[in-house]
Amino acid sequence: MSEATGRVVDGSETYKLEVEDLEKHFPVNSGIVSRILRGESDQAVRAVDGVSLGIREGEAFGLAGESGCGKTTLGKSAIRLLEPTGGKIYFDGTEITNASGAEINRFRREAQIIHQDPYQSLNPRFTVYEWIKEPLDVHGIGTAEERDARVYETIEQAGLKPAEAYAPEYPSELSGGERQRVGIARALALEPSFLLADEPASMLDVSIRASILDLFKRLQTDLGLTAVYISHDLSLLKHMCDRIGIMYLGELVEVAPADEIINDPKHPYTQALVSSVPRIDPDEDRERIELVGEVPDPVDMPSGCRFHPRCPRIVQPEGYDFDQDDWRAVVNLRRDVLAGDVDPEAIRRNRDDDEASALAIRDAYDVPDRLADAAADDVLDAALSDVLAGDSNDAADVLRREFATPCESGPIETHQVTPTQEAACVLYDEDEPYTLE
Ligand SMILES: Nc1ncnc2c1ncn2[C@@H]1O[C@H](COP(=O)(O)OP(=O)(O)OP(=O)(O)O)[C@@H](O)[C@H]1O
Repeated sequence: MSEATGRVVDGSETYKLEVEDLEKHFPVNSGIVSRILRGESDQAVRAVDGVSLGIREGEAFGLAGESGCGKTTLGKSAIRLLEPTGGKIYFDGTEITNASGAEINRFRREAQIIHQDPYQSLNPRFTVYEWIKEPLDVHGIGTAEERDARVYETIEQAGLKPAEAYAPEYPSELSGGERQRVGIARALALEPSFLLADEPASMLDVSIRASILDLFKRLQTDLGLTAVYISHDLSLLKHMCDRIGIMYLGELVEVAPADEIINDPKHPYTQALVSSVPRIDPDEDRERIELVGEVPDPVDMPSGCRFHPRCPRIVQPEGYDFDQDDWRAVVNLRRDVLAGDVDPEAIRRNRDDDEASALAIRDAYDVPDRLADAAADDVLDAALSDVLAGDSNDAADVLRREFATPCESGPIETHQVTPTQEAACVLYDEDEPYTLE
């Protein structure tokens, strides 16, 4: 599957962290009981499904997308907190996909994670001092005095001053913001060069969120850290990040500088996400794009572009010219006919004749009584007659053939839409006559 890669065009750059075709699939029937009940299955949750991406040295990179799109799994697999099921990982230019022993230990010191929940992520039985010192002990860093000094230094780096006052405290004695700073101090103790911050502020009170985010910014500048921030909050990522990658169902669909993602998103999925971000200027004329339906099951992925079942800009079949909203409505109806989900008996009940029933089907899907494109309307009319005559297979055949869209057949290529912006969407196929308006 082709992906938005985030690679720079000239190809001369080396990356701090790079993943190539990274995959993390979780088996579905892992329990013995479900294996016995449902039989062996090679089905998998394709949480990360062939992602290629390079994070530049010193960069702040944001990962966004709806819940369940694979952001956390991508982040954790990239730093091998989860073992990938496919692909390659490079750190500072060295492949670490299968690294073990001293090599993986070195990498684990370099790449640290900061968890979302400051209430769950600290051990309540450890004092701040013990909690921050633990990784230094585990990795056998320096002498006892050096470890001691390092603990106090990181407590202060994380903005907890004076360090001596915080060191003997237990988590229960700290506020949410202070706990998050302790988590940050623990991650900094090993002097990492890379941080993965998974929703680092989402559990915090709004009043202290900004100070934690400022701390991350300051640490990145002062310590030269490279960081990946995972968040649902595009405004937060715009504030924090140089570039943003948008994930949908295990794939990266767009990668671009943060400003461009927010001000001029290219992928229809990004456009929908961005349209729901509240604007500073409420008078600004921007249409809110409603995303219909849920994120599909990552076990049973849609063919072609995974976003096509929800995409408001799904490409129209060649030779027809629809109003785009009507086309989207026709696609929804087509989907249900193909799935055998349109029941003619239920529709016929309480209706005088087939004509009234056909209109009722159109109405249920927001398809107008007559499509402006007469040829398309004839196709739909014939298909609905087939449905009502009980010939669902014939209806499915005609709709499948006549209303085929390039969005439903893959692979979907990634296009360099501007010198800095990449999107995996057929709208940007140069060879195809699809309109962008
Ligand atoms: N250990 C696991 N076993 C099976 N499925 C998993 C596991 N971890 C994650 N998943 C599935 O993988 C998909 C991606 O999950 P992930 O948590 O990476 O998404 P996310 O974008 O980070 O979501 P959120 O924003 O809610 O944290 C989801 O369908 C999730 O249910």
